[in-house]
Amino acid sequence: MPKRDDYLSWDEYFMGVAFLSGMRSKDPSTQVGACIIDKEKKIIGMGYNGFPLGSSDDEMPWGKTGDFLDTKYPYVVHAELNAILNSIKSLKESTIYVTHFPCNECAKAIVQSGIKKVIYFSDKHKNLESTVASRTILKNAGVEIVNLKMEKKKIVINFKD
Ligand SMILES: O=c1[nH]c(=O)n([C@H]2C[C@H](O)[C@@H](COP(=O)(O)O)O2)cc1CO
Ligand SMILES: [Zn+2]
Repeated sequence: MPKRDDYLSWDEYFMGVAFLSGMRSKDPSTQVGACIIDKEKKIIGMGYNGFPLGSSDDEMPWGKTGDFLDTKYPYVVHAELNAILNSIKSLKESTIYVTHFPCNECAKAIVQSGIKKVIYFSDKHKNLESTVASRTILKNAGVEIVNLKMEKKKIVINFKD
């Protein structure tokens, strides 16, 4: 019998894991997920955007507008940073899969931690100055940037069968 041919490619698998991680996010507007792998294609870090330890998802604000201190922005930990902080070993020469192109703050952490490749899915904030700065930071450090085009339109997990 021949092998299955509809199995997940490595890219679909790791980007799928990044998306699944993003599904843990409580952010009502944007759910970001990240998955870091080493050179042997082992997952060594995962994260999603959420408030820091001790900050309650129910008590802290998830809003985007109004007084800065009443929005999520000063408090939320970005998915990429969480994945880096959650990592179980050195990130030297590793690859990060991210559902959204990383911001400049995450780019700094990516570079300093030794990650050498960023594979992203969505670039919805590509015109923001922070995204332009992020690209500069990654390019200056020689980090490879890849926009993953998914051939599959969806990956289904069926708990019924
Ligand atoms: O690099 C990033 N990583 C990351 O996890 N985020 C998170 C922070 C916020 O919870 C959300 C962005 O919110 P919004 O799209 O509503 O402005 O995504 C945002 C960025 C910046 O694009
Ligand atoms: Zn960020």
